[in-house]
Amino acid sequence: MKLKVTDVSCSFKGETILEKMNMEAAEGEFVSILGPSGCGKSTLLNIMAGLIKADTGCVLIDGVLNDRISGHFAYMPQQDLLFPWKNIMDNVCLYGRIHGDLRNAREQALKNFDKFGLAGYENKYPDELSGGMRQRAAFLRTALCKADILLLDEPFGALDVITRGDMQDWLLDIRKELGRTIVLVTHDIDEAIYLSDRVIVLSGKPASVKKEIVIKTNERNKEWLFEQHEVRKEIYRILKGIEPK
Ligand SMILES: Nc1ncnc2c1ncn2[C@@H]1O[C@H](COP(=O)(O)OP(=O)(O)OP(=O)(O)O)[C@@H](O)[C@H]1O
Repeated sequence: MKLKVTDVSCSFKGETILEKMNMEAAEGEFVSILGPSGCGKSTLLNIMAGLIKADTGCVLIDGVLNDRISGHFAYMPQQDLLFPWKNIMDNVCLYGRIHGDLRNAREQALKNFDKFGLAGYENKYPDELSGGMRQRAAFLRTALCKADILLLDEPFGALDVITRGDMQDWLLDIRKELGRTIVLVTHDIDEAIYLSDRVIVLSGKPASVKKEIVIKTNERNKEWLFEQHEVRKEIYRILKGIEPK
């Protein structure tokens, strides 16, 4: 589904965090958002997901106003939000249970537990897992949700570099299969280049869009990524506020 954020502003306790933010993601598009720490990226995702209200502006899905929590989004916030009283299988299958499709959710979960390094932990509780394992469980839970738009807030932040790469590849694969719209917040320039059709770079607080960079390729693989020196440099310069020579 097509997502559009129009002139969204938001302030907390008199401090402006987002100022007339405009961005969109076309149906099936993968958009990454990069920006300085604290500039308002999570706030923007919270507004998209309908968890907090913008002061002005609006969020549209296929042209229809979305100003509350809706089934259009599967949202993975920075904190993993696993239920401590549910085991990992039940946590991962949460949306399947909500949508009355538990059997299919369990099948999908079991199919992926090995790849996610969670095999054998189905009956464990979140406090028995490492931070990285909890993050993978939360990511799997979000990805298995059938919503049209995935909102991912630093989903791989707690993972080592190899596991992170594996999760990125898995995300690219399911994206191909399901053709869903994805908005990813990340601090990792390479992750943004590797996964995205378009990278949006935000300014510092109050955040607004500084630049959008379209990433065009038919060969998204790690070898290709290593060669992306110019794009990497361009994004880094924008983030640092270095003017092109
Ligand atoms: N509920 C809230 N009440 C008051 N201030 C808030 C609230 N939520 C966020 N803020 C403030 O808004 C600003 C933006 O926070 P936000 O978490 O959106 O930034 P971010 O870009 O996602 O940060 P990071 O990259 O460090 O995760 C910060 O200064 C934060 O302290």
